[in-house]
Order: sequence, then structure tokens, then C-alpha cells
Amino acid sequence: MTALLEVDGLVKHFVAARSVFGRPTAYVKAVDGVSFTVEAGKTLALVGESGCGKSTVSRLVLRLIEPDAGSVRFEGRDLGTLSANELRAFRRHAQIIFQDPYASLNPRMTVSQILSEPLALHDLVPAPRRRERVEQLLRLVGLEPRFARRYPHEFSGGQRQRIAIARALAVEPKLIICDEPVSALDVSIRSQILNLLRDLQNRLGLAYIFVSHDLAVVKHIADRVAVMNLGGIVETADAAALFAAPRHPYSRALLSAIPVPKPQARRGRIVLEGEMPSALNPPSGCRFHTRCPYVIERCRTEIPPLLADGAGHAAACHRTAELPSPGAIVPADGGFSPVLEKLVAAFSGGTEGARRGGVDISVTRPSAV
Ligand SMILES: Nc1ncnc2c1ncn2[C@@H]1O[C@H](COP(=O)(O)OP(=O)(O)OP(=O)(O)O)[C@@H](O)[C@H]1O
Repeated sequence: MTALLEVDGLVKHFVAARSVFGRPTAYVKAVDGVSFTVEAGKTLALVGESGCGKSTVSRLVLRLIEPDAGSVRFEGRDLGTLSANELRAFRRHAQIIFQDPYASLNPRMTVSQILSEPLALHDLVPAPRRRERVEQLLRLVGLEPRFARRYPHEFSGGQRQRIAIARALAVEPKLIICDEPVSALDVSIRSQILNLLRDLQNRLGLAYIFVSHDLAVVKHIADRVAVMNLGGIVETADAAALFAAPRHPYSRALLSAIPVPKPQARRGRIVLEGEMPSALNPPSGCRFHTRCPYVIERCRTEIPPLLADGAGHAAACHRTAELPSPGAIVPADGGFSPVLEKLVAAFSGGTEGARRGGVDISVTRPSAV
């Protein structure tokens, strides 16, 4: 069966500097060979630190910007080959919601006008029936129909995000890109919006690309996860497999930062020190090597391929087979686990060596029960 969305080898380099004659002299390698698929009715989470290229991937998928190389296929059709009219029809099927709904909702329009606009634009519902459809959309996102007459500033952040979701749903899309949809919301509201998204997915069969820097949020919504670092995917797997046993050192570091409810079950915290290298001048070889606790010489020169096992769990690391199992990172006595200690000592010139190399592996002592 064909996936709803197939992204293959996407590349986007932005010009960062030009010579006096206007010739490009430097590029930001924002997206550098990204491939993934999204199944109908499922959620793929794109996770990584700020600047790793998540938003650029989103814009490429929606064809808001043109890729330098690679393809995006939606229901088997290459978006690069679509006419302007076909692209308009595609946009009906693929919507986006943003982190800050206030910025994306026109403050001079009532909710009714905001939700009616896409209905008129795509000629979906005849004018006399639009009011009814607007009320239906509001109910779908848990808002009262009487709110239709109000303006965006009259709502709370969570309610505004519900309106943005309703607007995306107005055109009955198959795919919604959720770009950090709960990052700007109060923690108490986040789970309500995540529950709403999950509920809508179950009822309407929606697929999501869920863009986030926060693995803790992703855990509640993703079927599959793709971890991005500096323009490339370093690990991709079913969510359950990735959270149970992350293979790439970068995924492990991100995962170790998630707070856990039971202190006694806390994982060893892997703190990556130093700035993320710039996409303007990415490191040679493995792009994570300057911050990796397990770096060896080969990592500095050779780009590791993203190799998948039979279960579709792929990691781009020369050393995945040798790394200790993630469970072994959990310290037994508050110090380094013996396996991690040995590895650090053997490969990085001891823990001091690792620190000199800009990497600090600190392991949090589990609290007394
Ligand atoms: N139009 C542009 N021109 C030049 N550089 C750009 C442009 N858009 C993005 N970039 C650069 O590309 C890289 C990836 O940016 P992108 O916004 O995709 O990352 P991100 O992971 O979504 O980060 P954030 O979460 O902060 O939005 C960054 O280094 C960014 O500065």
C-alpha cells in the first residue's frame, strides 16, 4: 500500500552570503537529504533542537518553498509535477497549524469569518449553509457555537489554538502539519490540545506531521518518530521502539532530558555541552561528532548512513552496535554505570578527556525513595 506522503532525499540550501557581484559564496544547509513516509491516519513526529531544519521540511512538504533536490509524493503523485490548479487542490488536503495561533488568525475577522473563508475559497459549502458548518466545526474542536461572533483577542491561548485547528479542519484535510502546536501554551492546557488532536485523528482519520523540539510532548502523540540534527535525520523508528531503546547518541541525550514521574526510575541524564554547530558550516563526517560522547576518529571523516533493521528502526551512527544498551546508562549507585564508564574511558581518553572534547556526561543521582 502506498503511504499518504513519501518524502525522498529532500535538500534545501539557503544562500547565506553573496559576493559583490551577487554570486552566492556561502549556504545554510537547512535540509540535507531527508527521507521519510507518513501513513494515512498516523502521526510522524519530527524532533530536534532549534535550527535543525524541522520548519524548512514542513514548508517543503507543503510546497511553500521549492526543494533544491529530492521529491515529495502525496498519494503517489509527485508535487513537483503538479500544475498551479493541482497544487491548489493538494493544499486543501494538507494544512498547517502553528505555534502561535494569535499570529496566524486575522485579528480583524470574527471566528465565523475565519472559518468561512476556506469554505468559500475552496468552494466547499454553499453560502447559505456556511453558518451551520462553522458551528459544526466549533463543536468539533470543543468550542461553543455562540463563539462564532467573537474576535481572536477574546479567547485564551488554548481556545485560539482550537480555532486554528477548526480552520485547518474546515477543508477536510488528510494531513495536518502541527508545527510546535503546544509550545506556546500553558502546561495545564497542553494535554487538552494534544488530547483534542488525538481524538480528531481517531474520528477523522487524519495524518499528522508533529514538529517539536520536545520529546516529552511527542511521546503522547507519535506513532513514528524521526530525530533530526543539523539538516538530517539521525534516527527513525516506531515511537514505542525509540522511547524504549534509542540507538543514536543524540536521541539518547534528548530522551535522557525528559522528566520522569518516579524519581527512582530516572534515567542517567546525558548533558550535551556547547553550542549546536552551525548549519552554515556543519562538521565533517557525522554532524553530531563534535558533541558525541562516543566519538571515534572515523566519525570525524565518514558520514554514517541511516541503516534500518528489519523492524524499520534506523540509526545513522558508526557505533550503534557497540554502544551500551540504554538501560545500562541508568546509574545503579548514582555514578556512571560500569559500561558507560568503560566506554567513556576507552574511547574518549577518560571522562576528563570527554569533557576537554566539549562533552560532559553527567549522570543524575537517583533520589532516595
Ligand atoms: N529563508 C531562509 N534563509 C536563510 N536561512 C534560513 C532560512 N530559513 C531557515 N534558515 C536557516 O536554516 C536552518 C534551519 O531552520 P529551520 O527554521 O528549518 O529550523 P527549525 O528546526 O525549524 O528551528 P526552529 O525550531 O527554531 O524554527 C537554520 O540555520 C535557519 O537559520
